[in-house]
Amino acid sequence: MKVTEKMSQRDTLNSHHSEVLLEVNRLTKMYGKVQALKDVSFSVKNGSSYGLLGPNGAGKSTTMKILTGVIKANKGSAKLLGKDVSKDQAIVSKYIGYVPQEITLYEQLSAYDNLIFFGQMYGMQGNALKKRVEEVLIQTGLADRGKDAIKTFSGGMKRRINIGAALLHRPKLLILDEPTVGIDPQSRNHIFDMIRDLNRQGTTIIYSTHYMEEVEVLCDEIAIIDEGSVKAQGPLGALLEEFGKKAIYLEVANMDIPPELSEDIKVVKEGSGWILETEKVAETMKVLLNLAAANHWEVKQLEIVRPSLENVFLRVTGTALRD
Ligand SMILES: Nc1ncnc2c1ncn2[C@@H]1O[C@H](COP(=O)(O)OP(=O)(O)OP(=O)(O)O)[C@@H](O)[C@H]1O
Repeated sequence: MKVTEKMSQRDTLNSHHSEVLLEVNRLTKMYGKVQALKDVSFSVKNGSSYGLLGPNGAGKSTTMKILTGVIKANKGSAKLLGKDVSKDQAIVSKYIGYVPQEITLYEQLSAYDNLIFFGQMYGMQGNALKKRVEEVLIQTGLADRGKDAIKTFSGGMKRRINIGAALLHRPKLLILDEPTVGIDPQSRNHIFDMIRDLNRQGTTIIYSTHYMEEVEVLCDEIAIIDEGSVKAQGPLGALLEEFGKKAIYLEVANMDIPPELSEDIKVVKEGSGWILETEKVAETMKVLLNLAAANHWEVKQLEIVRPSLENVFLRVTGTALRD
């Protein structure tokens, strides 16, 4: 099927979680005269996997830095378990693991020693820390490279250790800022598996990206961010339903002009067939089947085009999301 797109298989996953873990309310952030965020609000349920989708410069990193107390908002609040993150660094350190966009590791030290160092920053020590570092090395898939210096690692391997560092204290909420940018496919897959496993085991995830396919496979809810504000948010399935384009793809061998249909159906040429955009998909399908039988069409393809996140993005931001 050429024009179709896979729907999220994760819509139903974790749907039993309803308690709100993080409540973000009208965050506004100025960098001098640059307005990076305007009234950004969203809420993240305990146990969910929440995606922040937007192009470069949309404000994703700024949002994440405010959530983790790295910078302060000019207005608005972010509350974790009801506590304001800007006023309670203790709750942030205890419950949040943050993987910033920039990799921060000591190149000369081994992966193991880097993790020990980060664990000590979280107040961990002794055998408990050593044991935890070994567990995390296994989780990152790099246990056999633990003794090697970070400078001998690929970018993707460094990123995995960086994620590992944020996991040592078993955070309730893991925040990852575009963790797959510029990374080899093997590490990317490993990172996806790690995130899925953590989420299955109950860790809440906030994941930012400018790749639609990443939120489609990883996230059950998303916020689309553009130019510092949230343009749409909700469960992936609900957004596809609300903003996705509904259409039928028709290709007929012995016909070079589209059939005459009701005026509210928009017809667009696509490959050797047509896309028929309509809200009334089932009804139009019936009409087409009748026309096909009555007029002896040699139908090569007749199928419902499922709404894609790309349509949704285009519809809510007015622009396509390009890399
Ligand atoms: N320290 C800063 N000083 C001035 N402007 C900044 C600073 N940090 C970010 N900005 C601006 O704020 C806006 C939002 O940036 P932000 O980094 O949050 O976006 P992003 O969605 O994370 O994109 P990227 O993927 O490029 O990091 C952009 O216009 C950016 O240029």
